[in-house]
Amino acid sequence: TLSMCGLSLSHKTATPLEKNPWHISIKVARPGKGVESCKGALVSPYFVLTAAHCFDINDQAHWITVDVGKTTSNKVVSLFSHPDYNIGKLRSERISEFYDYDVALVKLEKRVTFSPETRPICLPCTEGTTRALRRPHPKTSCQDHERQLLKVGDVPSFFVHEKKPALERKEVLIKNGPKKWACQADAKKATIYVNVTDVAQVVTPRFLCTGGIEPVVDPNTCKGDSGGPLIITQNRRYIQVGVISWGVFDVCNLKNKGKVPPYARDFHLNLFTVLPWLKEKLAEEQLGFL
Ligand SMILES: Cc1cc(Br)c(Nc2ncc[nH]2)c2c(Cl)c[nH]c12
Repeated sequence: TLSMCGLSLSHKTATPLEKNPWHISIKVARPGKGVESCKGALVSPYFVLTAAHCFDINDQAHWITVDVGKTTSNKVVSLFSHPDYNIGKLRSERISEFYDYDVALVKLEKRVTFSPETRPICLPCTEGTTRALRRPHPKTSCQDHERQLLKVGDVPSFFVHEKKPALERKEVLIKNGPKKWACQADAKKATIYVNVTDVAQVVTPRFLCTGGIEPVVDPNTCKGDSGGPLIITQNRRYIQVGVISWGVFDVCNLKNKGKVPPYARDFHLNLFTVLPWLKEKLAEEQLGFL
């Protein structure tokens, strides 16, 4: 039987990891170049879902450590970045960083044993999510998942910010209705995108957009949040719909010292746009892709 996904303990004395048991911390220690920190989500006993931009073409597997649950430095055996990810693709148009298809799967050397502080999150278009949504199987389709999870309008979601030893949930609204255009337009306020003429060049159909101050002030991401999951809660079950990819304003950069502008937006890779790749890479993980 497929183990249940997207479960967590929510009682007062539960630990941060028991509350967010899918939370993964990833470190890439490049000799002579320091350590890059990213986050990820456990999606099966062997795989962690994260952002492709956390890694570099020259990264060796043994430079990467993955903290799962209380055990640290799970060995990485392989790294699958999405084949269409190419950060330098728009170099010729003087756009130095391009985040389209910014998603990757990290395969662990040893399968992870689930426990109260180590559990997988639900992925769209899997049987686990059909169950979490309390919908009938096999009547429920992938399109039903998308219609129910990413409704047109402002969709409540959250990401998790690691502030050792705490894991803070940051509630944000996915602008998936009339506010979507204004959300995307603010991408041009990112320092590296100032000479972008058409925002569609960098905000491709792969992205969900959060942040800004309408209808409420959304918290924003830090660079270190890259790769973490954007999560929708349904019936106290947790379903990942996005991967934190890039943002306009790094709220953790001390140079910005806390004054967050209204145009601070964050962009997340929409998992519904990469399902064939997910299904192929996770084919042996018995997640029951629809
Ligand atoms: C999560 C995240 C990733 C990256 Br990469 C950032 N940097 C950036 N985005 C566009 C160009 N460079 C940011 C910022 Cl800024 C805030 N959150 C980020």
